[in-house]
Amino acid sequence: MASIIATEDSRFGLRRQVRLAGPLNLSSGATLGPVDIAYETYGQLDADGSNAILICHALTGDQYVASEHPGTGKPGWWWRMVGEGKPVDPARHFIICANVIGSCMGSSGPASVDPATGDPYAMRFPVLTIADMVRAQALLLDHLGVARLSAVIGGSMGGMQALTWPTLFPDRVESCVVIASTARHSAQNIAFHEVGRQAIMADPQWRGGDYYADGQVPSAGLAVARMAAHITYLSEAGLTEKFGRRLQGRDAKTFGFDADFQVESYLRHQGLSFVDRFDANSYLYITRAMDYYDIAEDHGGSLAHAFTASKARFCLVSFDTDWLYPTTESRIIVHALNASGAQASFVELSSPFGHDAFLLECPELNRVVDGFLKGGRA
Ligand SMILES: CC(=O)SCCNC(=O)CCNC(=O)[C@H](O)C(C)(C)COP(=O)(O)OP(=O)(O)OC[C@H]1O[C@@H](n2cnc3c(N)ncnc32)[C@H](O)[C@@H]1OP(=O)(O)O
Ligand SMILES: N[C@@H](CCO)C(=O)O
Repeated sequence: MASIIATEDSRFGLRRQVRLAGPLNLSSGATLGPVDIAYETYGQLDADGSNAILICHALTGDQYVASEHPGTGKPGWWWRMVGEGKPVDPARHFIICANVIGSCMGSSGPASVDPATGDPYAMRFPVLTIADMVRAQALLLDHLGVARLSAVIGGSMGGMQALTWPTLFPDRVESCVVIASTARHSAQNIAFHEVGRQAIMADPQWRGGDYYADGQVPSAGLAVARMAAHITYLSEAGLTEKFGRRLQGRDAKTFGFDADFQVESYLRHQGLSFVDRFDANSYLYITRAMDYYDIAEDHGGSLAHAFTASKARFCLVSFDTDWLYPTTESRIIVHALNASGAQASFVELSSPFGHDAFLLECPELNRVVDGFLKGGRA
């Protein structure tokens, strides 16, 4: 049973939030119910239901893939890829993008009210996995009457969800685009996330996660977490080109600890602006889900095994300057897909921008995605 919590027509598309009764069975053995999912759609579902495309967002992303973010006023995070005349086009596709569970943009997460207590879940929210996020998306598709996905597409953590889709729902996915992603979190990936989590939990305002009542949020810890993480989304060459050792608004070093360097000022800005749009507990939960992610582990240690039931076509894209999920991780996926007999294409693109290149201007990426989708008539 589902109830619509909010539906709002806007010039940016349809903003919606639905409450699904659940319960959703989670990887941990716990259950979640009701399950709120905030999502946006663009375009119309064909009469034969053959043109649905699910876009999956990354760690701090949201459902506003091609619509203005209501909090920041910024354009949708993938406006370069999704929109009229773009590879994913509402004139041809029925496009769905949902906020992942665990997040803080309207889907169930630690800031949501626990129906059992009437208070925010905070750290009583169940620990999630990427598979749980995908299962929640499948509930949403059921609600929307979408039986099959012409394509599921995502970058970074979005790519993890996209890759998980055909492993959990092999009959529901025709094609899968995985960009700047991986099939499992490495020790280094986990290590960076742990730094961020510890920064949040060391903030006296965190208070075991129970900070919602007075609004005194652990801003300092969350900002530091974002600063550390943001470095991993960039490349050394990109940082050097953008900032080098240039000073910020001064002619000489201060011999103090102000943001003397432009790169320091930039990182502080990234940290502070992040706090305005994200919840610290959600950051803990989503990074944990990413750390637990290991598709092979869930399939007897064999990544190829995970895809044996799937008939999907796959497109893998990596970036040469991405050291967070480097090309070697995509190659591992491609080898597994080949071993499972899946149809898989792979390209490493050149970009100075590191991991976040998929969010920036990259005509080659658009060409690759466009060609792949059209190749399958999506
Ligand atoms: C993938 C998903 O699913 S969605 C989630 C993705 N979205 C995000 O990650 C949002 C935050 N991330 C970013 O902004 C990423 O850097 C990107 C890749 C998305 C955007 O990159 P770019 O367009 O190159 O922006 P850039 O990294 O230069 O940052 C620009 C910001 O830094 C600020 N800035 C630049 N230089 C400095 C400086 N020296 N001192 C202080 N601030 C600075 C700019 O004023 C601008 O601020 P604003 O965002 O508040 O307007
Ligand atoms: N910069 C993006 C991608 C990180 O993987 C985000 O914050 O979600």
